[in-house]
Amino acid sequence: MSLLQVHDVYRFYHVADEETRALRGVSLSVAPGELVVLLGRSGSGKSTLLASLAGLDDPNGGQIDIAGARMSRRPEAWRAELRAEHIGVMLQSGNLMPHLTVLDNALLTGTLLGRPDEARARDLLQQVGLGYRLHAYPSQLSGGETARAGLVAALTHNPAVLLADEPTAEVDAETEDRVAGVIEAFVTQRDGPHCAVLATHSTRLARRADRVLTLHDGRWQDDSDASPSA
Ligand SMILES: Nc1ncnc2c1ncn2[C@@H]1O[C@H](COP(=O)(O)OP(=O)(O)OP(=O)(O)O)[C@@H](O)[C@H]1O
Repeated sequence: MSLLQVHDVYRFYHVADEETRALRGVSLSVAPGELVVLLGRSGSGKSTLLASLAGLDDPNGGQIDIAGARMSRRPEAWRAELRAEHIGVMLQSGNLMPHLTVLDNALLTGTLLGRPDEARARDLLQQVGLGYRLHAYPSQLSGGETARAGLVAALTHNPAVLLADEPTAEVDAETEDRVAGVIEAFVTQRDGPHCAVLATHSTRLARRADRVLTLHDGRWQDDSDASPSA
């Protein structure tokens, strides 16, 4: 069974008379326990695909299902509910609330769902090397700290699916390995099905993946295999 199913997704952007074909018929199936890494040059469509998977954007064509429920072509409120229930999203543009501390950001989604888990938040922040920044505000963090705090904010409520855009941006190799370890531990947790899809430019992070898929101009590159490895 796939936790995440993408069938023939298209996303076009129009600015004045110019059309950008950001996704051109992308299909993907991710099984429980899988860590999938998306590679591709800047502008190849990685963030657009993650936004569609998260239901933050609705593709022009194709179909996306998350944990057996339809995400694409559904009203925004439905997509937001599905996202809160099943998905943790870490975005390049930042998914931290500026008026909340790192710890409170980590607790936010769980609190909204009625199940805040402070012990898990503190533990994850410790694991990614932010144990000493619990009470800092996002504006006080470096780029690498922001990415790691955003990752923990996406993971603390223990979603089924983690979607993360450059989770190891601006960190040293040792910290990157720690972050990769946290993500690996998440997908293999035995408390329920979990999977992760990460967009990155890091070949070091890609080496930790079960599957590496490369986007090129909104399509999988020829040697990419988008069927599940499990
Ligand atoms: N809101 C938008 N309006 C118009 N064009 C867009 C929009 N968002 C993305 N694009 C275009 O769609 C294409 C894919 O962009 P996307 O951000 O998905 O690439 P990416 O692979 O994530 O790049 P990067 O590695 O730099 O983050 C690019 O040509 C980009 O300019």
